[in-house]
Amino acid sequence: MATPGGMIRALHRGTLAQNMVMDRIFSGIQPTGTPHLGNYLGAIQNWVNLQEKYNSVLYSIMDLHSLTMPKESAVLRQNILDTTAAILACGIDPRKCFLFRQSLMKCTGQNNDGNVGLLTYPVLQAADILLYKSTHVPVGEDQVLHLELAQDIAQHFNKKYGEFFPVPKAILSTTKKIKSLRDPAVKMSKSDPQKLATVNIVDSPEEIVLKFRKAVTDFTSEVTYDPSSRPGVSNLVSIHAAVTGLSIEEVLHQAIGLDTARYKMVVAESVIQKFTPIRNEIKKLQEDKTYLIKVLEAGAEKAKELATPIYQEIRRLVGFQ
Ligand SMILES: Nc1ncnc2c1ncn2[C@@H]1O[C@H](COP(=O)(O)OC(=O)[C@@H](N)Cc2c[nH]c3ccccc23)[C@@H](O)[C@H]1O
Repeated sequence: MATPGGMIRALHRGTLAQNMVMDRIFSGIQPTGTPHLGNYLGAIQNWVNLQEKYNSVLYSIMDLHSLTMPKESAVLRQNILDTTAAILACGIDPRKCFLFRQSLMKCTGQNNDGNVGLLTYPVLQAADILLYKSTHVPVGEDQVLHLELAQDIAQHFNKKYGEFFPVPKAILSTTKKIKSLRDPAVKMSKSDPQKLATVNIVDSPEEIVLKFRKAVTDFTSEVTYDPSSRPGVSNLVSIHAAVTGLSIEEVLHQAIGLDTARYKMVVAESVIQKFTPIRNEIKKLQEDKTYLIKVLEAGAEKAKELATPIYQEIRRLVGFQ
């Protein structure tokens, strides 16, 4: 039975508090400038909803992960601030979640230098998730395999050292994979060399119209939803439903009588409506660098407070201390 002294010691070590599994949301985004429509619909829109529903929510700007596609340091620095401005503008509220840079949490007070092992992509991602004992990870479909590694590592650790990590579960949005507008067989991606394939949150209304006008569909002019046989037009229907908050049936109903060419303009308009206030807010936030840096620093402090006792307990369980 726990004695009061033992209890206090346990609390001090964090054991009791950490063994109680509480729901904790964790997710992250690489700072590749401002996010695109896929990031927004696959992840960020969900993040905004989840910060309202959960008490412990952490979102991280994954600057270490972004080193897999190296950039000049000045570009990286700017991208970090732009990504921060963008996700704040999308509705992420630093009073409801911890928003911080990944690199501010790593190698601090831990006496270990960064190395290739640390940067090995999916392992680093698993470490990010587990370091906070996260229970839920809102991501797009392309991250599910990475998350499975985190689940395996958690289970392996628990088997060896006793139940410690919750096994983190993915939270997928209904639009878990937004496709390229130029090739609906592949996902929309920041690194797509085809400029018209990816809609960025800060694109002007003219650019958005152009990208949707050129979106690859097929030779049937009617608007229907069948992702396997009509991936191009179905991608437009998914986007339309997700940005308006309507169901697939409702947007299909609205599209009755429209051919795909006209429907593309309806979808473009709905995306413009969604992104215009966000774009304006991003511009405002980008002008206040000091604020952005302050938000990230405050978030890092709070994330560190959360992670430190967990990290110490991991070290103790493993036998490092
Ligand atoms: N076309 C698309 N359709 C739907 N969703 C999409 C699309 N493109 C991107 N996403 C989602 O956007 C989020 C951020 O993408 P990143 O590539 O920066 O995301 C990445 O590169 C991660 N490895 C960052 C990361 C590092 N550590 C983590 C720990 C937990 C969660 C995430 C992370 C992701 O949720 C991604 O699934």
